[in-house]
Amino acid sequence: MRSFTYHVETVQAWLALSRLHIIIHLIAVVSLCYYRISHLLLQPPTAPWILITLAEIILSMLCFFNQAFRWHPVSRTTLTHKLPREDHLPGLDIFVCTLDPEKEPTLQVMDTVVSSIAMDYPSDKLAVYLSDDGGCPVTLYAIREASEFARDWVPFCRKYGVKLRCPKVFFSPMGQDEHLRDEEFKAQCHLMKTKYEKMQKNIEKFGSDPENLRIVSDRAPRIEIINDQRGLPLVVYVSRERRPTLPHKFKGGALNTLLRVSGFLSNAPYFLVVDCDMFCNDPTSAKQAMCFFLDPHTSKTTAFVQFPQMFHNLSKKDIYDSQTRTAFKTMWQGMDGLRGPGLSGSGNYLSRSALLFGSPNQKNDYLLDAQKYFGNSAGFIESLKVIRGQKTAKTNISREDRLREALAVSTCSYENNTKWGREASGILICDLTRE
Ligand SMILES: O=c1ccn([C@@H]2O[C@H](COP(=O)(O)OP(=O)(O)O[C@H]3O[C@H](CO)[C@@H](O)[C@H](O)[C@H]3O)[C@@H](O)[C@H]2O)c(=O)[nH]1
Ligand SMILES: [Mn+2]
Repeated sequence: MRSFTYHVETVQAWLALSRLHIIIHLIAVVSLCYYRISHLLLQPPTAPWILITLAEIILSMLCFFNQAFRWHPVSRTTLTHKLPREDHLPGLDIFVCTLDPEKEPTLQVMDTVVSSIAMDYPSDKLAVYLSDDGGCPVTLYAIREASEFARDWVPFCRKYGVKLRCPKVFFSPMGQDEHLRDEEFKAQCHLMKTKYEKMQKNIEKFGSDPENLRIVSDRAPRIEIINDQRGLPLVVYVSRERRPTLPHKFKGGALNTLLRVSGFLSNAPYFLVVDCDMFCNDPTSAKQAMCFFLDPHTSKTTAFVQFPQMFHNLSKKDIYDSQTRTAFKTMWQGMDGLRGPGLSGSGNYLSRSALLFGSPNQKNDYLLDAQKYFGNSAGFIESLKVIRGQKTAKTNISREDRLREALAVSTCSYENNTKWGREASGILICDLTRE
């Protein structure tokens, strides 16, 4: 067990047994190889023999590489109570991406948005951005409704320390345990449920007109600040420019736009990416992530913190491990003990600086020739300098000016002739599996 300032790293208890298991496997695989090679020298191989040998080589390689996941698995416990006071915590932006209200029901997307707004993190340090890649009227209408509902939901969650902050889950049988409290709480719950149902009804009514569900695939960018009142996080709606003839790079392109737009409005040093159907299941996850980013021992080497994805409502007879427990429980703990887990695309907290500039040992070259890497928006480059600690943020820019500049970096052509995606912000550029 290794103790850091804000987290503890525990190596799997059965490590010796696990390694013995690896060694026994290895001996079996090596013996098999020996048998095949020695047999090859004794008599000429037949076709079936060659096929079986090939199959064995492939399986042995798979087995060999899989052992790495069992070599040094670690699990981590965070000590959120040791973190600095709330007013000393860094800013956090949450990016939610959605595209098609027919495939990604708007009500479900709003549950994700509300669970993000209700994150257990200081409101003035938190901003939630919804990227509407479909440019659908219903999504804009719904986020206004969701933000209105959050005005009541967030104080309710804070007052009663609600753990399941996705309203749909809270009011479902999964949230039953949370309801076992006094009469006052039950009355408040009832009130919240009425407000939640009203929000749902309004959105459903608006979405019942097919015109409002239509994806607008040829459109100018649109950015709207949905909430900037104190006491609640900043909530922003972003629909980047999309033209049928120009490449949009799917989710990667949407995230790149959010990364730039948020540079003008909140410019938090850390951001969380969530797919629209993946609500924030644990409101303390933001503070838990900060335990790694702020820890003096790990802060310089931590680029991202990945939370496991969890799935519910699967078939009881699921024989294909659709919950992906193998990946998130076994393999990722194994990778964590070696060089760190992979990035799964959702539920990951990233350091803006690590993503845009690489490791802290990397030189600041990118900023010397900033336009070549990050495009020609002077305001965005200023925001990067703030992230690198070279400047302090300007506070005298009007909201209109910020929005105007944010619109300019949301166009299809902004990344043209820059190194976005090739050298700068590489991992967010392409999500080729999507359509
Ligand atoms: O042009 C696009 C296409 C997709 N999306 C959004 O991207 C997310 C992921 O797309 P989805 O079609 O739901 O992909 P999945 O296979 O469900 O997602 C998994 O696989 C993707 C990589 O292939 C990752 O990006 C995701 O994070 C991961 O959860 C969703 O929120 C979409 O709304 C956009 O914003 N714009
Ligand atoms: Mn999905």
